[in-house]
Amino acid sequence: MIVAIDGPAASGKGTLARRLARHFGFAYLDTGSLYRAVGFAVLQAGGDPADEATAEVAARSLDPALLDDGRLRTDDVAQAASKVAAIPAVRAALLDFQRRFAAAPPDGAKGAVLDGRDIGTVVCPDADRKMFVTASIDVRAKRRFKELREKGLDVIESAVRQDMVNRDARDAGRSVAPLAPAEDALVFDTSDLDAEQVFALAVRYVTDGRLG
Ligand SMILES: Nc1ncnc2c1ncn2[C@@H]1O[C@H](COP(=O)(O)OP(=O)(O)O)[C@@H](O)[C@H]1O
Ligand SMILES: Nc1ccn([C@@H]2O[C@H](COP(=O)(O)OP(=O)(O)O)[C@@H](O)[C@H]2O)c(=O)n1
Repeated sequence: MIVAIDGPAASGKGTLARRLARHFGFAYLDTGSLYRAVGFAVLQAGGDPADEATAEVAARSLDPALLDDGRLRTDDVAQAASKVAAIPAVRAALLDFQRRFAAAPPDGAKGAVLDGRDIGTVVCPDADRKMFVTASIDVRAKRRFKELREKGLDVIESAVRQDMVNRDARDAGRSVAPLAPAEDALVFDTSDLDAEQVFALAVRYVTDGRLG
């Protein structure tokens, strides 16, 4: 079974995807970490994330060991990620890895949960279950601000919010694989739902293929 979860920044995709994967014994892939790793590699090398040739080389030589690196979680890396993510050659370079993960999940898992921006629309258009998780910009900015502060980062809420607005606009406005719900995705607005409530709804949907 393939479960696709898409949505804007800090909507709770990763939290939900990780919990679903654990609950059902599926493998989990945070596809945002691929774009973050490419953005991070370009920044580390002193390059411009918007430069197509530089970003494509970084995507083709991606080091999988980077994917769990805590340094990927900063706002600067998120901005760089959304710049490299708008480049078609970068997306093409990362597509195979994501599709192979979904088709043959590691460790013989019976299913895979992938979260990102284009899982239900481009990476896995035939996914068995598709969810689009969203929340208001104010709620999302507060969640991300709290998360970054708890990690000990010295961030300002208004700046986190503005970075998120810019990134969402870039992600939704790009010509390749823009952020958008798949036509057959179930949309969850989590503005007034805690992580537990979202998880309970999603378990019902994954189990039964519907909510009612
Ligand atoms: N429904 C929810 N209610 C409140 N906080 C949440 C909810 N879902 C996730 N969070 C918190 O919000 C932050 C961002 O969630 P995350 O899952 O990383 O979002 P995304 O993967 O969409 O960027 C995390 O600190 C997480 O614990
Ligand atoms: N499937 C995906 C996943 C992420 N991305 C890009 O990668 C950036 C970082 O993704 P992320 O999921 O780690 O970001 P958050 O939602 O955690 O803030 C996004 O802003 C997108 O530009 C993408 O284009 N396609």
